[in-house]
Amino acid sequence: MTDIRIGQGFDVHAFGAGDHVMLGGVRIPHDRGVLAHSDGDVALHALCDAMLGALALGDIGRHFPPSDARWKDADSRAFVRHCDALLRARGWRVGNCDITVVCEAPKVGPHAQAMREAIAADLGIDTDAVSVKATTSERLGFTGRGEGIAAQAVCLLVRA
Ligand SMILES: Nc1ccn([C@@H]2O[C@H](COP(=O)(O)O)[C@@H](O)[C@H]2O)c(=O)n1
Ligand SMILES: C[C@@]1(CO)OP(=O)(O)OP(=O)(O)OC[C@H]1O
Repeated sequence: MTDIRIGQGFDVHAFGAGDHVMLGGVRIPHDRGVLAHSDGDVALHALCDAMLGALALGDIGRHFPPSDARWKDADSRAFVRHCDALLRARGWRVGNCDITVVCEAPKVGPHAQAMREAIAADLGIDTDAVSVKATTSERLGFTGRGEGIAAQAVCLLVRA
């Protein structure tokens, strides 16, 4: 029997009008918001896709269609908890995960610990098993021009 599974996820949202961005379940004040159907939390969306991908359960848009009014302005932490429930119902849980946020601003570092704690709480795992990192793209590409935020995530599933 397989004892581990791996998944990866990636997400992008464009900046738009607003005064904050949601990242890893944390509200970060910023001079822009993001354009999205939900709260636009790229870090959590990438994590959800990694979790779903680990069990080949499709992607976030399949489980929470952008055409569904229920997900308008939704708190993406609910998506994480739902994905976690799907994994646990199949006998799995996240062993550890690692998320990288790519943007020139806002600075993620000061909020990384709060993000780790929120994600760990939603997954029911130790904070030590949740990594949140950030990088700029050295002013290159759409993130470098400040047009949007990207995030990628990997997770390892273990038997619950
Ligand atoms: N949005 C960001 C981007 C970067 N950081 C932190 O700065 C470090 C240096 O970034 P480089 O892109 O110049 O390598 C990076 O390692 C992060 O610690 C950040 O907090 N938020
Ligand atoms: C999260 C969902 C919810 O409808 O919409 P968005 O907030 O636009 O985010 P995206 O990363 O495009 O994922 C698709 C949807 O599942």
